Amino acid sequence: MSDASLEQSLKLLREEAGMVCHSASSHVIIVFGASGDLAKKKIYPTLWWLFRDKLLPSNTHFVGYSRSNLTVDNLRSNAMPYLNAKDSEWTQLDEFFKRNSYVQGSYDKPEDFIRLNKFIVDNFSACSNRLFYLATPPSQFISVATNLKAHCTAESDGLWNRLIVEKPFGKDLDSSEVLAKHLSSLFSEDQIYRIDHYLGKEMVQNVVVLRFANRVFSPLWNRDNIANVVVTFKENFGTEGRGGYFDEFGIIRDVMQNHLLQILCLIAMERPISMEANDIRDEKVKVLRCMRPLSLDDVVVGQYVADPENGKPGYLDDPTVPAGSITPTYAVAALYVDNERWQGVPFIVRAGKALNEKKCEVRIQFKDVIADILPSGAVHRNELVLRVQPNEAVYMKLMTKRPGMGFGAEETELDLTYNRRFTDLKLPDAYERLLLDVLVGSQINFVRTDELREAWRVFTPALHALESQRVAPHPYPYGVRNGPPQSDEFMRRLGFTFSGQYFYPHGGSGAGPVKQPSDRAADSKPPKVA
Ligand SMILES: NC(=O)C1=CN([C@@H]2O[C@H](COP(=O)(O)OP(=O)(O)OC[C@H]3O[C@@H](n4cnc5c(N)ncnc54)[C@H](OP(=O)(O)O)[C@@H]3O)[C@@H](O)[C@H]2O)C=CC1
Ligand SMILES: O=C1O[C@H](COP(=O)(O)O)[C@@H](O)[C@H](O)[C@H]1O
Repeated sequence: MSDASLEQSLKLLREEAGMVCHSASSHVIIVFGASGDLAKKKIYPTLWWLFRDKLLPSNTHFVGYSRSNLTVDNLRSNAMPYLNAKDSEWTQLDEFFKRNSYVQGSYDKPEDFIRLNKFIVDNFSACSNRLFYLATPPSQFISVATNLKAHCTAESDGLWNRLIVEKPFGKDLDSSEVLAKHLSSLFSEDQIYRIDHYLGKEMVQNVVVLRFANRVFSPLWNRDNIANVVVTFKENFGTEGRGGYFDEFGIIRDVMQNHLLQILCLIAMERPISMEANDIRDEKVKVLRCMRPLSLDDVVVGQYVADPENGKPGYLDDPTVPAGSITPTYAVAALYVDNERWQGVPFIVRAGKALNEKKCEVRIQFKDVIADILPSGAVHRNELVLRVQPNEAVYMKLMTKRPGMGFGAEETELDLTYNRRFTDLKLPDAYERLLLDVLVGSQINFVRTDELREAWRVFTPALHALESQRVAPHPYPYGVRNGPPQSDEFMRRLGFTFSGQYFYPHGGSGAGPVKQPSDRAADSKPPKVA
Protein backbone atom coordinates (compact mmCIF):
# COMPACT_ATOMS: atom_id res chain seq x y z
CA MET A 1 0.00 0.00 0.00
CA SER A 2 1.39 3.41 -0.95
CA ASP A 3 1.91 6.10 1.67
CA ALA A 4 -0.89 8.16 0.17
CA SER A 5 -3.44 5.39 0.24
CA LEU A 6 -2.32 4.37 3.75
CA GLU A 7 -2.87 7.95 4.86
CA GLN A 8 -6.26 7.95 3.15
CA SER A 9 -7.33 4.72 4.89
CA LEU A 10 -6.16 6.02 8.25
CA LYS A 11 -8.12 9.20 7.70
CA LEU A 12 -11.26 7.22 6.96
CA LEU A 13 -10.72 5.02 10.01
CA ARG A 14 -10.24 8.08 12.22
CA GLU A 15 -13.32 9.67 10.72
CA GLU A 16 -15.33 6.54 11.40
CA ALA A 17 -14.09 6.53 14.98
CA GLY A 18 -15.23 10.13 15.28
CA MET A 19 -11.69 11.34 15.93
CA VAL A 20 -11.52 13.69 13.00
CA CYS A 21 -14.00 14.86 10.42
CA HIS A 22 -12.91 16.79 7.40
CA SER A 23 -16.42 17.73 6.54
CA ALA A 24 -19.85 16.93 7.85
CA SER A 25 -21.49 13.81 6.54
CA SER A 26 -24.84 14.92 7.97
CA HIS A 27 -26.62 17.66 9.85
CA VAL A 28 -28.57 17.05 13.02
CA ILE A 29 -31.09 19.59 14.31
CA ILE A 30 -31.84 19.00 17.98
CA VAL A 31 -34.93 20.71 19.39
CA PHE A 32 -34.85 21.16 23.16
CA GLY A 33 -38.36 21.70 24.46
CA ALA A 34 -39.82 19.52 21.71
CA SER A 35 -43.00 18.96 23.73
CA GLY A 36 -43.73 22.69 23.94
CA ASP A 37 -45.96 25.22 22.27
CA LEU A 38 -43.29 26.89 20.15
CA ALA A 39 -42.05 23.52 18.91
CA LYS A 40 -45.44 22.38 17.70
CA LYS A 41 -46.59 25.75 16.33
CA LYS A 42 -43.41 27.06 14.76
CA ILE A 43 -40.35 24.81 14.84
CA TYR A 44 -41.72 21.52 13.50
CA PRO A 45 -43.86 23.26 10.84
CA THR A 46 -40.80 25.25 9.72
CA LEU A 47 -38.60 22.16 9.56
CA TRP A 48 -41.28 20.40 7.56
CA TRP A 49 -41.67 23.29 5.05
CA LEU A 50 -37.91 23.48 4.57
CA PHE A 51 -37.73 19.71 4.08
CA ARG A 52 -40.73 19.73 1.72
CA ASP A 53 -39.21 22.51 -0.37
CA LYS A 54 -35.86 20.68 -0.45
CA LEU A 55 -34.07 23.59 1.16
CA LEU A 56 -32.23 21.53 3.76
CA PRO A 57 -28.93 19.71 3.20
CA SER A 58 -29.78 16.23 1.94
CA ASN A 59 -28.65 14.26 4.97
CA THR A 60 -30.43 16.20 7.71
CA HIS A 61 -31.99 14.55 10.77
CA PHE A 62 -34.16 15.97 13.51
CA VAL A 63 -34.04 14.99 17.16
CA GLY A 64 -36.68 16.21 19.60
CA TYR A 65 -35.65 16.34 23.25
CA SER A 66 -37.70 17.15 26.34
CA ARG A 67 -38.70 15.78 29.70
CA SER A 68 -42.06 14.34 28.58
CA ASN A 69 -42.52 10.73 27.65
CA LEU A 70 -43.30 11.16 23.93
CA THR A 71 -42.89 9.40 20.60
CA VAL A 72 -42.35 10.79 17.13
CA ASP A 73 -46.03 10.04 16.47
CA ASN A 74 -46.92 12.32 19.36
CA LEU A 75 -44.72 15.08 17.94
CA ARG A 76 -46.43 14.61 14.60
CA SER A 77 -49.95 14.76 15.95
CA ASN A 78 -49.14 17.78 18.14
CA ALA A 79 -47.75 19.69 15.17
CA MET A 80 -50.29 18.43 12.63
CA PRO A 81 -52.74 21.39 12.85
CA TYR A 82 -49.88 23.79 12.03
CA LEU A 83 -48.12 21.88 9.24
CA ASN A 84 -50.50 22.87 6.42
CA ALA A 85 -49.71 19.63 4.61
CA LYS A 86 -51.77 18.98 1.48
CA ASP A 87 -53.12 15.48 0.73
CA SER A 88 -50.69 15.26 -2.18
CA GLU A 89 -47.77 15.81 0.24
CA TRP A 90 -48.59 12.90 2.51
CA THR A 91 -45.77 10.63 1.29
CA GLN A 92 -43.25 13.42 1.74
CA LEU A 93 -44.64 14.12 5.20
CA ASP A 94 -44.08 10.45 6.11
CA GLU A 95 -40.49 10.76 4.87
CA PHE A 96 -40.03 13.86 6.98
CA PHE A 97 -41.19 12.15 10.15
CA LYS A 98 -38.99 9.12 9.36
CA ARG A 99 -36.07 11.55 9.68
CA ASN A 100 -37.31 12.49 13.15
CA SER A 101 -36.51 10.86 16.46
CA TYR A 102 -37.23 11.67 20.05
CA VAL A 103 -35.08 11.41 23.17
CA GLN A 104 -36.59 11.88 26.60
CA GLY A 105 -34.32 13.52 29.14
CA SER A 106 -33.89 16.18 31.78
CA TYR A 107 -32.38 19.62 31.20
CA ASP A 108 -29.90 19.35 34.04
CA LYS A 109 -28.49 15.81 34.31
CA PRO A 110 -25.17 15.26 32.53
CA GLU A 111 -25.95 11.56 31.99
CA ASP A 112 -28.98 12.48 29.86
CA PHE A 113 -26.83 14.63 27.60
CA ILE A 114 -24.22 11.87 27.36
CA ARG A 115 -27.05 9.55 26.28
CA LEU A 116 -28.25 12.14 23.74
CA ASN A 117 -24.75 12.41 22.32
CA LYS A 118 -24.47 8.62 22.02
CA PHE A 119 -27.85 8.55 20.30
CA ILE A 120 -26.62 11.04 17.70
CA VAL A 121 -23.32 9.26 17.11
CA ASP A 122 -24.91 5.78 16.95
CA ASN A 123 -27.81 6.73 14.73
CA PHE A 124 -26.30 9.31 12.43
CA SER A 125 -22.58 9.93 12.58
CA ALA A 126 -19.93 11.44 14.78
CA CYS A 127 -19.22 13.64 11.78
CA SER A 128 -22.43 15.68 11.96
CA ASN A 129 -22.86 19.39 12.19
CA ARG A 130 -25.14 20.10 15.11
CA LEU A 131 -27.78 22.77 15.39
CA PHE A 132 -29.24 23.04 18.88
CA TYR A 133 -32.56 24.88 19.15
CA LEU A 134 -33.22 26.02 22.72
CA ALA A 135 -37.00 26.26 22.79
CA THR A 136 -37.20 25.64 26.52
CA PRO A 137 -38.36 28.02 29.24
CA PRO A 138 -35.57 30.59 29.78
CA SER A 139 -34.98 29.21 33.28
CA GLN A 140 -33.41 26.14 31.59
CA PHE A 141 -31.07 27.96 29.16
CA ILE A 142 -28.02 27.93 31.41
CA SER A 143 -28.19 24.28 32.40
CA VAL A 144 -28.97 23.12 28.85
CA ALA A 145 -26.13 25.17 27.39
CA THR A 146 -23.69 23.94 30.06
CA ASN A 147 -24.54 20.28 29.52
CA LEU A 148 -24.54 20.67 25.77
CA LYS A 149 -21.09 22.12 25.78
CA ALA A 150 -19.75 19.46 28.14
CA HIS A 151 -21.28 16.38 26.55
CA CYS A 152 -23.03 16.97 23.30
CA THR A 153 -21.12 19.10 20.85
CA ALA A 154 -19.29 17.83 17.78
CA GLU A 155 -15.68 18.38 18.70
CA SER A 156 -13.77 17.70 15.53
CA ASP A 157 -12.29 20.33 13.20
CA GLY A 158 -14.40 20.83 10.13
CA LEU A 159 -17.69 20.53 12.01
CA TRP A 160 -19.83 23.22 13.47
CA ASN A 161 -22.10 23.57 16.51
CA ARG A 162 -24.67 26.35 16.48
CA LEU A 163 -27.11 27.35 19.14
CA ILE A 164 -30.42 29.06 18.52
CA VAL A 165 -31.71 30.81 21.61
CA GLU A 166 -35.33 31.91 21.79
CA LYS A 167 -36.36 35.03 23.65
CA PRO A 168 -36.76 36.17 26.38
CA PHE A 169 -33.05 36.82 26.76
CA GLY A 170 -33.31 37.82 30.38
CA LYS A 171 -35.75 40.13 32.14
CA ASP A 172 -33.58 43.20 32.56
CA LEU A 173 -30.02 44.37 32.10
CA ASP A 174 -28.57 42.34 34.98
CA SER A 175 -30.30 39.04 34.26
CA SER A 176 -29.51 39.35 30.57
CA GLU A 177 -25.84 40.01 31.41
CA VAL A 178 -25.72 36.86 33.55
CA LEU A 179 -27.13 34.81 30.68
CA ALA A 180 -24.91 36.48 28.09
CA LYS A 181 -21.76 35.93 30.18
CA HIS A 182 -22.64 32.32 30.75
CA LEU A 183 -23.33 31.63 27.08
CA SER A 184 -20.19 33.39 25.96
CA SER A 185 -18.09 31.37 28.41
CA LEU A 186 -19.30 28.26 26.57
CA PHE A 187 -19.84 29.27 22.97
CA SER A 188 -18.28 31.90 20.76
CA GLU A 189 -20.39 34.76 19.42
CA ASP A 190 -20.47 33.21 15.94
CA GLN A 191 -22.04 30.05 17.38
CA ILE A 192 -24.88 31.87 19.16
CA TYR A 193 -27.99 32.83 17.20
CA ARG A 194 -30.41 34.89 19.31
CA ILE A 195 -33.60 34.75 17.34
CA ASP A 196 -35.93 37.71 16.95
CA HIS A 197 -38.43 36.42 14.46
CA TYR A 198 -39.46 39.95 13.39
CA LEU A 199 -36.05 40.20 11.70
CA GLY A 200 -37.20 37.38 9.41
CA LYS A 201 -40.29 39.24 8.19
CA GLU A 202 -40.31 40.43 4.59
CA MET A 203 -41.01 44.08 5.27
CA VAL A 204 -38.51 44.29 8.11
CA GLN A 205 -35.84 42.91 5.79
CA ASN A 206 -37.01 45.40 3.18
CA VAL A 207 -36.15 48.43 5.34
CA VAL A 208 -32.47 48.32 4.41
CA VAL A 209 -33.23 48.06 0.69
CA LEU A 210 -35.90 50.76 0.72
CA ARG A 211 -33.64 53.14 2.59
CA PHE A 212 -30.34 52.54 0.91
CA ALA A 213 -31.35 51.65 -2.64
CA ASN A 214 -33.58 54.70 -3.18
CA ARG A 215 -31.92 58.06 -3.60
CA VAL A 216 -35.26 59.73 -3.11
CA PHE A 217 -35.38 59.01 0.62
CA SER A 218 -31.81 59.87 1.64
CA PRO A 219 -32.09 63.68 1.80
CA LEU A 220 -35.38 63.49 3.72
CA TRP A 221 -34.39 60.92 6.32
CA ASN A 222 -33.57 63.25 9.21
CA ARG A 223 -34.79 65.67 11.87
CA ASP A 224 -35.17 68.51 9.33
CA ASN A 225 -37.96 66.68 7.53
CA ILE A 226 -39.36 64.02 9.80
CA ALA A 227 -41.72 65.02 12.62
CA ASN A 228 -42.03 61.60 14.24
CA VAL A 229 -41.80 57.88 13.58
CA VAL A 230 -44.46 55.53 14.93
CA VAL A 231 -43.77 51.80 15.17
CA THR A 232 -46.98 49.94 15.94
CA PHE A 233 -47.74 46.39 17.00
CA LYS A 234 -51.36 45.45 17.61
CA GLU A 235 -53.11 42.17 18.28
CA ASN A 236 -56.85 41.66 18.28
CA PHE A 237 -56.69 38.90 20.89
CA GLY A 238 -55.71 38.82 24.53
CA THR A 239 -53.56 36.36 26.46
CA GLU A 240 -56.20 33.64 26.18
CA GLY A 241 -54.65 31.02 28.44
CA ARG A 242 -51.04 32.17 27.91
CA GLY A 243 -51.26 34.54 30.85
CA GLY A 244 -48.80 32.58 32.98
CA TYR A 245 -45.88 33.34 30.67
CA PHE A 246 -47.12 36.78 29.69
CA ASP A 247 -47.72 38.03 33.20
CA GLU A 248 -44.10 37.50 34.16
CA PHE A 249 -42.92 39.65 31.26
CA GLY A 250 -45.61 42.12 30.12
CA ILE A 251 -45.94 43.79 26.74
CA ILE A 252 -42.74 45.88 26.96
CA ARG A 253 -40.52 42.83 27.37
CA ASP A 254 -42.68 40.66 25.14
CA VAL A 255 -42.52 42.73 21.95
CA MET A 256 -41.22 46.25 22.50
CA GLN A 257 -37.72 45.70 23.86
CA ASN A 258 -37.02 43.26 21.04
CA HIS A 259 -39.21 43.26 17.90
CA LEU A 260 -40.13 46.95 17.82
CA LEU A 261 -36.73 48.16 18.92
CA GLN A 262 -35.08 46.11 16.17
CA ILE A 263 -37.35 47.74 13.59
CA LEU A 264 -36.57 51.17 15.04
CA CYS A 265 -32.84 50.50 14.73
CA LEU A 266 -33.16 49.61 11.05
CA ILE A 267 -35.14 52.80 10.42
CA ALA A 268 -32.70 55.01 12.33
CA MET A 269 -29.29 53.54 11.54
CA GLU A 270 -26.69 55.00 9.20
CA ARG A 271 -25.75 53.25 5.97
CA PRO A 272 -23.69 50.18 6.91
CA ILE A 273 -20.32 49.72 5.24
CA SER A 274 -21.60 46.51 3.66
CA MET A 275 -24.36 43.97 3.97
CA GLU A 276 -22.12 41.81 6.18
CA ALA A 277 -23.79 40.81 9.45
CA ASN A 278 -21.37 42.66 11.67
CA ASP A 279 -21.45 45.83 9.60
CA ILE A 280 -25.22 45.99 9.93
CA ARG A 281 -25.16 45.09 13.60
CA ASP A 282 -22.45 47.69 14.28
CA GLU A 283 -24.80 50.36 12.93
CA LYS A 284 -27.72 49.12 15.01
CA VAL A 285 -25.57 49.20 18.14
CA LYS A 286 -24.56 52.80 17.38
CA VAL A 287 -28.23 53.80 17.25
CA LEU A 288 -28.91 52.07 20.55
CA ARG A 289 -25.91 53.70 22.18
CA CYS A 290 -27.31 57.11 21.22
CA MET A 291 -30.63 56.35 22.88
CA ARG A 292 -31.60 57.80 26.25
CA PRO A 293 -32.80 55.28 28.82
CA LEU A 294 -36.60 55.30 28.83
CA SER A 295 -38.04 57.26 31.74
CA LEU A 296 -41.49 56.86 33.27
CA ASP A 297 -42.48 60.30 31.93
CA ASP A 298 -42.11 58.92 28.44
CA VAL A 299 -44.37 55.92 28.72
CA VAL A 300 -48.09 55.19 29.14
CA VAL A 301 -49.17 51.69 30.13
CA GLY A 302 -52.57 50.03 29.95
CA GLN A 303 -54.31 46.77 30.74
CA TYR A 304 -57.41 45.52 28.96
CA VAL A 305 -60.67 45.02 30.79
CA ALA A 306 -63.76 43.11 29.74
CA ASP A 307 -66.02 44.38 26.99
CA PRO A 308 -69.30 42.80 28.08
CA GLU A 309 -71.10 44.04 24.95
CA ASN A 310 -68.95 41.79 22.80
CA GLY A 311 -68.56 39.07 25.42
CA LYS A 312 -64.80 39.65 25.60
CA PRO A 313 -62.98 38.94 28.89
CA GLY A 314 -60.57 41.24 30.67
CA TYR A 315 -56.92 40.36 31.28
CA LEU A 316 -57.63 39.60 34.94
CA ASP A 317 -60.44 37.22 33.91
CA ASP A 318 -57.84 34.90 32.33
CA PRO A 319 -57.50 32.08 34.88
CA THR A 320 -53.75 31.83 34.14
CA VAL A 321 -53.22 35.47 35.22
CA PRO A 322 -52.53 36.10 38.94
CA ALA A 323 -55.30 38.04 40.70
CA GLY A 324 -54.64 41.76 40.96
CA SER A 325 -51.80 41.72 38.41
CA ILE A 326 -50.60 45.13 37.24
CA THR A 327 -48.73 43.77 34.22
CA PRO A 328 -49.21 46.05 31.20
CA THR A 329 -50.87 44.54 28.14
CA TYR A 330 -50.48 47.85 26.27
CA ALA A 331 -47.67 50.39 26.24
CA VAL A 332 -46.74 53.43 24.22
CA ALA A 333 -43.30 54.94 24.72
CA ALA A 334 -41.26 57.78 23.27
CA LEU A 335 -37.67 56.90 22.49
CA TYR A 336 -35.05 59.42 21.41
CA VAL A 337 -31.92 58.89 19.36
CA ASP A 338 -29.61 61.70 20.41
CA ASN A 339 -27.45 62.10 17.34
CA GLU A 340 -27.10 64.66 14.58
CA ARG A 341 -29.66 62.97 12.37
CA TRP A 342 -32.44 62.40 14.91
CA GLN A 343 -32.04 64.84 17.80
CA GLY A 344 -35.53 65.80 19.03
CA VAL A 345 -37.50 63.40 16.81
CA PRO A 346 -39.72 61.13 18.92
CA PHE A 347 -39.75 57.47 17.95
CA ILE A 348 -43.13 56.43 19.27
CA VAL A 349 -43.29 52.69 19.84
CA ARG A 350 -46.63 51.21 20.82
CA ALA A 351 -47.76 47.67 21.36
CA GLY A 352 -50.94 46.18 22.65
CA LYS A 353 -52.94 43.03 23.04
CA ALA A 354 -56.74 42.88 22.78
CA LEU A 355 -57.02 45.88 20.43
CA ASN A 356 -59.22 46.37 17.37
CA GLU A 357 -56.99 44.68 14.79
CA LYS A 358 -53.86 42.64 14.18
CA LYS A 359 -51.27 44.80 12.51
CA CYS A 360 -47.66 45.86 12.58
CA GLU A 361 -46.52 48.96 10.74
CA VAL A 362 -44.00 51.76 10.69
CA ARG A 363 -45.38 55.23 10.00
CA ILE A 364 -42.92 57.99 9.20
CA GLN A 365 -44.71 61.28 9.53
CA PHE A 366 -43.10 64.20 7.72
CA LYS A 367 -43.17 67.79 8.93
CA ASP A 368 -45.87 70.21 7.76
CA VAL A 369 -45.29 72.09 4.52
CA ILE A 370 -45.74 75.86 4.30
CA ALA A 371 -49.19 75.60 2.79
CA ASP A 372 -50.18 79.26 2.74
CA ILE A 373 -51.25 79.16 -0.92
CA LEU A 374 -53.84 76.49 -0.07
CA PRO A 375 -56.72 76.87 2.38
CA SER A 376 -55.85 76.26 5.99
CA GLY A 377 -56.38 72.63 6.99
CA ALA A 378 -56.51 71.44 3.37
CA VAL A 379 -52.99 70.05 3.35
CA HIS A 380 -52.14 66.99 5.42
CA ARG A 381 -48.73 65.75 6.38
CA ASN A 382 -46.99 63.27 4.13
CA GLU A 383 -46.59 59.85 5.65
CA LEU A 384 -44.53 56.91 4.50
CA VAL A 385 -46.07 53.70 5.80
CA LEU A 386 -44.39 50.29 5.81
CA ARG A 387 -47.00 47.73 6.64
CA VAL A 388 -45.20 44.72 8.04
CA GLN A 389 -48.38 42.66 8.44
CA PRO A 390 -50.96 41.72 7.43
CA ASN A 391 -50.90 42.33 3.64
CA GLU A 392 -47.40 43.71 3.24
CA ALA A 393 -47.40 47.16 1.67
CA VAL A 394 -45.38 50.32 1.34
CA TYR A 395 -47.39 53.45 0.74
CA MET A 396 -46.67 57.12 0.75
CA LYS A 397 -49.56 59.39 1.67
CA LEU A 398 -49.34 62.60 -0.28
CA MET A 399 -51.43 65.50 -1.51
CA THR A 400 -52.63 65.84 -5.05
CA LYS A 401 -54.96 68.18 -6.89
CA ARG A 402 -58.40 66.67 -6.73
CA PRO A 403 -58.98 65.52 -10.31
CA GLY A 404 -61.62 67.47 -12.20
CA MET A 405 -62.73 71.04 -12.55
CA GLY A 406 -62.06 72.04 -8.95
CA PHE A 407 -58.74 73.05 -7.50
CA GLY A 408 -59.01 71.39 -4.11
CA ALA A 409 -56.21 69.28 -2.67
CA GLU A 410 -56.89 65.65 -1.87
CA GLU A 411 -54.91 63.19 0.21
CA THR A 412 -54.01 60.10 -1.77
CA GLU A 413 -51.21 57.57 -1.94
CA LEU A 414 -48.40 56.08 -3.96
CA ASP A 415 -49.19 52.50 -3.29
CA LEU A 416 -47.04 49.40 -3.41
CA THR A 417 -49.30 46.65 -2.16
CA TYR A 418 -47.34 43.46 -2.44
CA ASN A 419 -50.05 41.03 -3.40
CA ARG A 420 -51.18 43.30 -6.23
CA ARG A 421 -47.71 44.21 -7.48
CA PHE A 422 -46.04 40.82 -7.19
CA THR A 423 -48.17 38.12 -8.73
CA ASP A 424 -47.76 34.51 -7.49
CA LEU A 425 -46.28 35.93 -4.34
CA LYS A 426 -45.13 33.32 -1.85
CA LEU A 427 -43.45 34.90 1.10
CA PRO A 428 -41.56 32.46 3.31
CA ASP A 429 -42.42 32.42 6.96
CA ALA A 430 -39.98 34.38 9.15
CA TYR A 431 -38.81 31.20 10.87
CA GLU A 432 -38.05 29.54 7.51
CA ARG A 433 -35.71 32.35 6.53
CA LEU A 434 -34.06 32.44 9.92
CA LEU A 435 -33.45 28.70 10.18
CA LEU A 436 -31.87 28.73 6.75
CA ASP A 437 -29.71 31.66 7.82
CA VAL A 438 -28.42 29.58 10.72
CA LEU A 439 -27.67 26.62 8.47
CA VAL A 440 -25.62 28.79 6.14
CA GLY A 441 -23.98 30.58 9.05
CA SER A 442 -25.39 34.05 8.42
CA GLN A 443 -25.95 36.20 11.49
CA ILE A 444 -27.39 39.27 9.74
CA ASN A 445 -30.81 38.67 11.24
CA PHE A 446 -29.74 37.67 14.74
CA VAL A 447 -29.13 39.79 17.80
CA ARG A 448 -25.53 40.26 18.93
CA THR A 449 -24.58 40.38 22.62
CA ASP A 450 -23.77 44.10 22.65
CA GLU A 451 -27.02 44.90 20.85
CA LEU A 452 -28.94 43.02 23.49
CA ARG A 453 -27.10 44.76 26.31
CA GLU A 454 -27.90 48.19 24.85
CA ALA A 455 -31.56 47.25 24.32
CA TRP A 456 -31.87 46.33 27.99
CA ARG A 457 -29.99 49.47 29.04
CA VAL A 458 -32.69 51.54 27.32
CA PHE A 459 -35.68 49.73 28.82
CA THR A 460 -34.53 48.57 32.26
CA PRO A 461 -34.96 51.87 34.19
CA ALA A 462 -38.60 52.25 33.13
CA LEU A 463 -39.35 48.56 33.72
CA HIS A 464 -37.87 48.72 37.22
CA ALA A 465 -39.68 51.96 38.02
CA LEU A 466 -43.02 50.55 36.85
CA GLU A 467 -42.51 47.52 39.06
CA SER A 468 -41.01 49.10 42.15
CA GLN A 469 -43.55 51.95 42.18
CA ARG A 470 -46.36 49.49 41.36
CA VAL A 471 -47.66 51.82 38.65
CA ALA A 472 -51.24 50.83 37.92
CA PRO A 473 -51.90 50.48 34.19
CA HIS A 474 -54.79 52.51 32.73
CA PRO A 475 -57.74 50.30 31.89
CA TYR A 476 -58.96 49.99 28.29
CA PRO A 477 -61.85 47.89 27.01
CA TYR A 478 -61.00 44.82 24.93
CA GLY A 479 -61.12 45.75 21.23
CA VAL A 480 -60.40 49.51 21.29
CA ARG A 481 -58.13 51.11 18.69
CA ASN A 482 -55.30 52.50 20.77
CA GLY A 483 -55.28 51.27 24.36
CA PRO A 484 -56.35 53.69 27.11
CA PRO A 485 -57.48 57.22 26.16
CA GLN A 486 -54.24 58.61 27.63
CA SER A 487 -52.33 57.08 24.68
CA ASP A 488 -53.78 59.26 21.94
CA GLU A 489 -53.25 62.27 24.18
CA PHE A 490 -49.63 61.22 24.77
CA MET A 491 -49.02 60.81 21.02
CA ARG A 492 -50.58 64.21 20.29
CA ARG A 493 -48.27 65.81 22.83
CA LEU A 494 -45.34 64.25 21.02
CA GLY A 495 -46.47 65.90 17.82
CA PHE A 496 -48.19 62.99 16.10
CA THR A 497 -50.95 64.47 13.96
CA PHE A 498 -54.02 62.55 12.93
CA SER A 499 -55.62 64.54 10.17
CA GLY A 500 -58.73 62.43 9.79
CA GLN A 501 -59.45 59.39 7.81
CA TYR A 502 -58.79 59.46 4.14
CA PHE A 503 -60.20 57.68 1.14
CA TYR A 504 -58.50 54.45 0.17
CA PRO A 505 -60.41 52.65 -2.56
CA HIS A 506 -59.05 49.11 -2.18
CA GLY A 507 -60.18 48.12 1.26
CA GLY A 508 -57.01 48.74 3.30
CA SER A 509 -55.31 46.23 5.49
CA GLY A 510 -58.44 44.14 5.71
CA ALA A 511 -58.91 45.41 9.21
CA GLY A 512 -61.84 47.68 8.65
CA PRO A 513 -64.26 49.19 6.19
CA VAL A 514 -63.06 51.36 3.32
CA LYS A 515 -63.12 54.95 4.45
CA GLN A 516 -64.95 57.53 2.37
CA PRO A 517 -64.39 61.28 2.64
CA SER A 518 -67.72 62.84 3.48
CA ASP A 519 -66.96 65.89 1.37
CA ARG A 520 -65.86 64.08 -1.81
CA ALA A 521 -68.98 64.83 -3.91
CA ALA A 522 -69.22 68.44 -2.79
CA ASP A 523 -65.57 69.12 -3.50
CA SER A 524 -65.67 67.90 -7.07
CA LYS A 525 -68.02 70.73 -8.08
CA PRO A 526 -66.50 73.27 -10.51
CA PRO A 527 -65.22 76.51 -8.95
CA LYS A 528 -67.59 79.47 -8.76
CA VAL A 529 -67.12 81.91 -11.67
CA ALA A 530 -66.34 85.36 -10.34
N1 LIG B 1 -51.61 49.49 0.15
C1 LIG B 1 -52.58 49.48 1.01
O1 LIG B 1 -53.09 48.43 1.36
C2 LIG B 1 -53.03 50.74 1.57
C3 LIG B 1 -53.98 50.70 2.53
N2 LIG B 1 -54.45 51.82 3.07
C4 LIG B 1 -55.48 51.65 4.06
O2 LIG B 1 -56.23 52.79 4.18
C5 LIG B 1 -56.64 52.96 5.53
C6 LIG B 1 -56.18 54.30 6.02
O3 LIG B 1 -54.75 54.33 5.99
P1 LIG B 1 -53.91 55.26 6.92
O4 LIG B 1 -54.25 56.68 6.74
O5 LIG B 1 -52.50 54.89 6.74
O6 LIG B 1 -54.42 54.78 8.31
P2 LIG B 1 -55.49 55.44 9.28
O7 LIG B 1 -56.10 56.68 8.74
O8 LIG B 1 -56.39 54.38 9.68
O9 LIG B 1 -54.56 55.78 10.48
C7 LIG B 1 -53.47 56.64 10.36
C8 LIG B 1 -52.81 56.81 11.71
O10 LIG B 1 -53.65 57.58 12.54
C9 LIG B 1 -54.02 56.84 13.69
N3 LIG B 1 -55.42 57.10 13.99
C10 LIG B 1 -56.51 56.53 13.42
N4 LIG B 1 -57.63 57.04 13.97
C11 LIG B 1 -57.22 57.94 14.91
C12 LIG B 1 -57.89 58.78 15.82
N5 LIG B 1 -59.21 58.84 15.86
N6 LIG B 1 -57.16 59.58 16.61
C13 LIG B 1 -55.81 59.55 16.57
N7 LIG B 1 -55.12 58.77 15.73
C14 LIG B 1 -55.82 57.98 14.92
C15 LIG B 1 -53.80 55.43 13.34
O11 LIG B 1 -53.66 54.69 14.49
P3 LIG B 1 -54.11 53.17 14.58
O12 LIG B 1 -53.03 52.44 13.90
O13 LIG B 1 -54.21 52.92 16.02
O14 LIG B 1 -55.40 53.03 13.86
C16 LIG B 1 -52.59 55.53 12.46
O15 LIG B 1 -51.45 55.69 13.23
C17 LIG B 1 -56.04 51.83 6.32
O16 LIG B 1 -56.97 50.80 6.44
C18 LIG B 1 -54.90 51.39 5.44
O17 LIG B 1 -54.57 50.05 5.63
C19 LIG B 1 -53.98 53.02 2.70
C20 LIG B 1 -53.04 53.14 1.73
C21 LIG B 1 -52.50 52.01 1.07
O1 LIG C 1 -42.78 37.25 20.10
C1 LIG C 1 -44.01 37.34 20.11
O2 LIG C 1 -44.64 37.56 18.94
C2 LIG C 1 -46.01 37.21 18.79
C3 LIG C 1 -46.49 37.88 17.51
O3 LIG C 1 -45.80 37.35 16.44
P1 LIG C 1 -46.42 37.46 14.97
O4 LIG C 1 -45.36 36.95 14.09
O5 LIG C 1 -47.67 36.63 14.99
O6 LIG C 1 -46.74 38.90 14.76
C4 LIG C 1 -46.83 37.64 19.99
O7 LIG C 1 -48.15 37.15 19.88
C5 LIG C 1 -46.21 37.07 21.26
O8 LIG C 1 -46.91 37.57 22.38
C6 LIG C 1 -44.76 37.46 21.36
O9 LIG C 1 -44.15 36.71 22.40
